[in-house]
Amino acid sequence: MKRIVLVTGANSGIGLALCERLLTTDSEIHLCLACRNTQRAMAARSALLHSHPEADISLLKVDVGDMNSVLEAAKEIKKRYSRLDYIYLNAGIMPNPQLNLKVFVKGLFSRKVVRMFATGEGLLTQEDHVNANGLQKVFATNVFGHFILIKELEPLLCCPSMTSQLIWTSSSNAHKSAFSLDDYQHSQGIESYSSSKYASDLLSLALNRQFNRRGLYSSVTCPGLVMTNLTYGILPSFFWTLIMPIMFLIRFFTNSFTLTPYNGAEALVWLYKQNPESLDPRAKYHSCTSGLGNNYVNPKKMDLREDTAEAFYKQLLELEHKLRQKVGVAEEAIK
Ligand SMILES: NC(=O)C1=CN([C@@H]2O[C@H](COP(=O)(O)OP(=O)(O)OC[C@H]3O[C@@H](n4cnc5c(N)ncnc54)[C@H](OP(=O)(O)O)[C@@H]3O)[C@@H](O)[C@H]2O)C=CC1
Ligand SMILES: CC(C)CCC[C@@H](C)[C@H]1CC[C@H]2C3=C(CC[C@]12C)[C@@]1(C)CCC(=O)C[C@@H]1CC3
Repeated sequence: MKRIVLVTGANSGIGLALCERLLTTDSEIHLCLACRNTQRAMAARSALLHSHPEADISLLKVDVGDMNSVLEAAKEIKKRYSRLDYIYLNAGIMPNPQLNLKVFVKGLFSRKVVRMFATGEGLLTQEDHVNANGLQKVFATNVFGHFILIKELEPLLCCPSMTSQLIWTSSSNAHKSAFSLDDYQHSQGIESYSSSKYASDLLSLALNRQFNRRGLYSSVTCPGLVMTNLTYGILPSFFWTLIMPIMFLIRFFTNSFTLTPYNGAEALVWLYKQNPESLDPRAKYHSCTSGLGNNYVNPKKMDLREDTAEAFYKQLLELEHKLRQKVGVAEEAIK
């Protein structure tokens, strides 16, 4: 039986490299590219078919930052499939990133220099906005849209006598210090990206508690620092190209400079091949590249509290309930 794999944010960067690698790993899959832009999705499909002419690839239009779009997409998925084997929750944004040069220069001469390069802790701030649903955009895209998608697709993910996997593209930039249960959308702070990634780690832990007994497993990955549209938003691509020799050098001190989307997808592909029951729900699976360019996966324990994860999950359910009422009222008004 063909495995059905859905990837959000599949049209570029790590998502696209993941699709390419999954098709090489397993020729017997149906790949569904879940993207917000149809043209970019079609271009990605063409590129994948160019290298894998026999591949079975479909497209699904979804803006994970928009609740209505997620609900529509989930309806469409339920029409197309009776089960889902994998969902890669990969789509993500980091809007208007600003690099704090002062912190960077200070960090260069501190004992924490390797950690700074590996996690970007304290180096980046973002400017977030409120979206049409009244949610903070980064939270809505990186966390809540994916949460709603999972909730909607529960019957396809929790099927008797089979297991399904949720695989999140989190980050080493997920810091506990950026997240607060009192402001889980991070409307007050300037590290919405870091907060959203920590939130996805908490959510993954809570999902395992909720759904493992029904055969659904969730894992988080960190792709390392990868050159993609997201990082080109931090510094322009020509600058990254210019400093590439320095980055190859840094690779000898930290294995997190994976740099290419192919390398960054290592942990995501590795998880595809694992028995989900053997995985540690508290581990983050890091894609690593050694100084000599060898790829491997390194699981690291996450700094998460079970009670915080449960409290956050409860808050997400409450928000879901509130928004569903709003959407319902809007639909009634249109009728
Ligand atoms: N690059 C890096 O160093 C790291 C990246 N990550 C994470 O990896 C993931 C992939 O990012 P990366 O490949 O780097 O960057 P890209 O910008 O190349 O990829 C992001 C993907 O997400 C899609 N996307 C963004 N917003 C939405 C939305 N609202 N609805 C649907 N799709 C959306 C983008 O679509 P579109 O093309 O239409 O914008 C794109 O396909 C992200 O979650 C990111 O946080 C984590 C750690 C490090
Ligand atoms: C000489 C150069 C290597 C200087 C680059 C400095 C910074 C721009 C980068 C150092 C660590 C990087 C990093 C990220 C962005 C760019 C850096 C801050 C991420 C935050 C990008 C998105 C992620 O999810 C994690 C990355 C961690 C490391």
